[in-house]
Amino acid sequence: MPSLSEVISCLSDYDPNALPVAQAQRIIRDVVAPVEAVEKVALRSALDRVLAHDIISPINVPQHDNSAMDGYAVRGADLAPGAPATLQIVATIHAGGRFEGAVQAGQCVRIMTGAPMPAGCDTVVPQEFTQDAGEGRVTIPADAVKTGDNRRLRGEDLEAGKPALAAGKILRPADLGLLASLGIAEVPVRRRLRVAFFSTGDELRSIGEPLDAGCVYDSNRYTLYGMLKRLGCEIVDMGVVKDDPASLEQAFRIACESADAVITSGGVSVGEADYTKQMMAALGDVTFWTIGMRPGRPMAFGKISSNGKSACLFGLPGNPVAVMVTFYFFARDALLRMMGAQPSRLPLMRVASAAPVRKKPGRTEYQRGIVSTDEDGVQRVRITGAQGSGILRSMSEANCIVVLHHEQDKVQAGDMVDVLLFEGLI
Ligand SMILES: Nc1nc2c(c(=O)[nH]1)N[C@H]1C(S)=C(S)[C@@H](COP(=O)(O)OP(=O)(O)OC[C@H]3O[C@@H](n4cnc5c(N)ncnc54)[C@H](O)[C@@H]3O)O[C@H]1N2
Ligand code: MOO
Repeated sequence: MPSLSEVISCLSDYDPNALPVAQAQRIIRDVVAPVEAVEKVALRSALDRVLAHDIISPINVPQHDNSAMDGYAVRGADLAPGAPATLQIVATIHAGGRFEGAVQAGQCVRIMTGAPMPAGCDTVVPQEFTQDAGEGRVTIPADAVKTGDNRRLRGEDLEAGKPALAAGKILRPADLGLLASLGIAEVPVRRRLRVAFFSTGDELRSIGEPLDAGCVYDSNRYTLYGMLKRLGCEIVDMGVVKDDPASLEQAFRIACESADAVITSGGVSVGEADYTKQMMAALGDVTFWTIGMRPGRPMAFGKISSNGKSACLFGLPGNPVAVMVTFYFFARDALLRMMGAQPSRLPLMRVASAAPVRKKPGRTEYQRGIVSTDEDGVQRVRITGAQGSGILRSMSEANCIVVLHHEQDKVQAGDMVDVLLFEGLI
């Protein structure tokens, strides 16, 4: 992987003081690398983990052609177009059973859903289409089915020797079921990514401490905890670190030595008491950006090292909503890459805006919104009032973020906008 300075030196239009979101995302993407280590875990423990190797199907699923319906397995050739057919029932097969021998012309087999197709039959007639003809016979009305109907083919779900799941997939409930259908009990997954984080700022108090005048409780560590947990990271919560050089250096070193990535909040803007920036710069290849976005303008990104161990660093801005927005739009993708996950773009959906929204071209704006279905059945998004980057309440009320892109101008009522729905964001 190239160093940050190398990646940046290749860019002709790089300006750390007016960096477009897309350029910052690209730089980060080019610098991070996945953790190598792989471990085998029991199938249930693989939920939400990143698959380390391709899974090749060891068997066909289903193993045999089988019936998709309760009814009668027949020979399609016995059903003449436009005419009913009366067939002799020669056996009954349940799921898990089998029929020895082959079904002859004029014969059929009573069959249950999931039972293997008897040799000679290629079609299943659902029982509700049929009539009892007495003496062990059944009548199939004219044109009740077409040849091949209601039969599930061997290997139609998963074919032996073919890829079933690709490395890098984050395993979801359907994937656990799919692996179970292949009889796989242990799954190779990447080791969990370790992420250390701490908050900086002398005004911060931890829960349980008295809230002195002018102070605020540290909320960022809790939103970060939630976002990192949802991503499946192993977390190292290092608490609040005072804005003095010795405490910061010690915190950065411990974080770097114990984790793959370090996330801090606060101290990346231009304030006077900010030793955080100096310390980040002293420990590695770190760059400070003013990104063309709102909220989340100031941000630090790079790699720091301590005692021969290095870690990726995200210095997120202190404002509570800026922390969340920079996490979702920069750190999340990078952490997923480090976890070895297949790159996936955040799924943006187009929804009509219920009202006009002010927006200046030349920066990306992330506004908190609520998508709901109006009485006319149309889904619309409404901004959750004041959008100050310290107002966490409006983030809590929101069910989406409206993404107003770099070049986009103001929005009129009824215009379609991109939204990132929170539901399903891992
Ligand atoms: N002159 C300028 N001032 C500011 C600029 C600027 O460009 N020029 N940028 C503003 C923007 S945008 C942001 S965002 C903040 C980011 O500054 P810092 O990263 O240095 O953050 P702090 O100053 O430490 O804190 C900002 C704000 O957030 C509160 N905070 C910080 N950490 C926490 C926490 N863990 N839990 C709850 N609240 C936290 C802190 O008390 C401040 O109110 O700078 C602007 N200023
Ligand atoms: O990053 Mo600041 O929170 O844009 O306002």
